[in-house]
Amino acid sequence: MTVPAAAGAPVPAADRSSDGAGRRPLRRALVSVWDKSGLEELARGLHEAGVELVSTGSTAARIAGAGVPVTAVEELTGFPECLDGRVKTLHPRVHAGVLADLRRPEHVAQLADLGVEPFDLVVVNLYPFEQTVASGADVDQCVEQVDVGGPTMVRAAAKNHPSVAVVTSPDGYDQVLAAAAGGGFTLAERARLAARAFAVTAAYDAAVAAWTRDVLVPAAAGEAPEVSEAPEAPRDDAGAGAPPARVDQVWERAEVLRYGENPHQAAALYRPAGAAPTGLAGAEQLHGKPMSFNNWTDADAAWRAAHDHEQTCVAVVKHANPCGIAVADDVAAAHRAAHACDPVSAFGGVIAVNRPVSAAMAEQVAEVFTEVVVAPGFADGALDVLTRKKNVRLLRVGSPSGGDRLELKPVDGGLLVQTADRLQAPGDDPATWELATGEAAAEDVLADLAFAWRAVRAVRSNAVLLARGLATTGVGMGQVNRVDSARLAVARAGERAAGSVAASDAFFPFADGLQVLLDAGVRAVVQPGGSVRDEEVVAAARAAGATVYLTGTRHFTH
Ligand SMILES: NC(=O)c1ncn([C@@H]2O[C@H](COP(=O)(O)O)[C@@H](O)[C@H]2O)c1NC=O
Repeated sequence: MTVPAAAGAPVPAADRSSDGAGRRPLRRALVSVWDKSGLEELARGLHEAGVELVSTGSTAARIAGAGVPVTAVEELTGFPECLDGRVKTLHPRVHAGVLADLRRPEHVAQLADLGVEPFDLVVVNLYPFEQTVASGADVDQCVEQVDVGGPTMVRAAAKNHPSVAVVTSPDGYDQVLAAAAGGGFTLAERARLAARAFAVTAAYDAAVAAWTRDVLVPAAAGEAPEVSEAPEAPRDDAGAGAPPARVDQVWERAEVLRYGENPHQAAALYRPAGAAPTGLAGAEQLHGKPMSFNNWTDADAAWRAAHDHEQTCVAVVKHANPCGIAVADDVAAAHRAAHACDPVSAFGGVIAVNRPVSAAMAEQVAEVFTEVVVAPGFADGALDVLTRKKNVRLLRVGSPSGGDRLELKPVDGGLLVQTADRLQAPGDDPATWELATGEAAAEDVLADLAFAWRAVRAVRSNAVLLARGLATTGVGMGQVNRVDSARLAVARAGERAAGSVAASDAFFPFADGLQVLLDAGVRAVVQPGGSVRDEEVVAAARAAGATVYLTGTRHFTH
């Protein structure tokens, strides 16, 4: 199918001299693209600039179809494309032409001996692996879309950027045509193209690696495929559960946000590359303005808080802290109780529910200015009510992403990685709690303590939370000492403190914090214990006739 190249006799490698900026004229290009957009214009422009074109299968056919002279790669290699396209360009005549460093006389001499012409430009874009995975294609189809020859050419050209320019997307074609007409790319431009090209192949391989780990390995072992999301907790390296030697998850920008935490900060939402959207980040927005950065952080805190409870639960969150959490028989009752905890703070809050929003709950929500409602679903009547509110954002989330997630936290010059905190420690089961003092709690009080223990995990440390009737009554968060958190919780609860139970996310280092709760009439407390002054702390409760349970487990959240 070759259309004879009309650019005249190939220019010997040694004549491809560069100017002071390292500019090298473009004389010969290797073009092999999956995405054919802009291809004909590119080929025509390169040909008009005197660039000889060598190309693969359907890329060459498209170029020839546009009436532009092109040499089929088989003619160059003397070897047919074979194995369903698995081998097209994987040949020394191609790769010697891409990898010869034309600054080195010995490379130039070797090419001449071998009768190989160098390439000055490589234009390649890769098989659509991630799109194929996202389409739900079966494993064999996905494997077939793992491009091998493409990344090999891209990496070779990027490595050899002193001699070769590499372009991996149709977005770069205008730049290529301008360079072809203007004497070629400078060395600095080729280096920038190389950096972009290596980033493309790195992201491509990371997506393939994540899919192989999450889908191919279980499928090969006869298990159901998992849905990939965040980097999975390691199972190898320095022992079971140890952090991985490398964190290789590639995150793909899903949505550019208006701004970050503050208006002068740029921000975007990312999802794991090569995986179907899942969890909160994969939510479907049914109504309202685009989500902001702070909406996402609050929605995440609220969604996690609501899912810490098996019963029907509503969490109202502001600035990543709960202003109220409650469980009840139905969502409307849970919302009423959660809202009642701190109606002042709930203004402009984010609400998460672990069950579908009912029309009755929607009527209540509509009465309060609310930024976001996150739920697994919305009853028709609920949507009718809430969509009348122009500004409220409604997010429907399939289910929490689950899995053994790793949590990543940047620090200056590095990254902290930890396994996610889950309510699965032995101390999270009230049956394992140690009664340190006081009477064993009656069933309803124990239920409140169990609720408070689950709820306090949602509060930023130091966290002290009061609860009664399976609803929070006062939340003290984010203080740099536990006594102030206790004061805050009691102040927020007001008269409701008397008769409430309390949970503390970590032990009381002194009796003073607990004393604040006891003085306010708190009758039972659950806390991890483990302070060197535990005896002193427990003695204060004993003196007040209160009950204290120790969990042996801590749930800091920062
Ligand atoms: N195996 C090879 O030798 C090979 N060489 C080029 N490719 C890919 O084949 C595609 C272009 O093929 P075609 O021109 O036939 O449409 C490009 O996406 C390129 O990345 C290859 N395919 C996959 O591995």
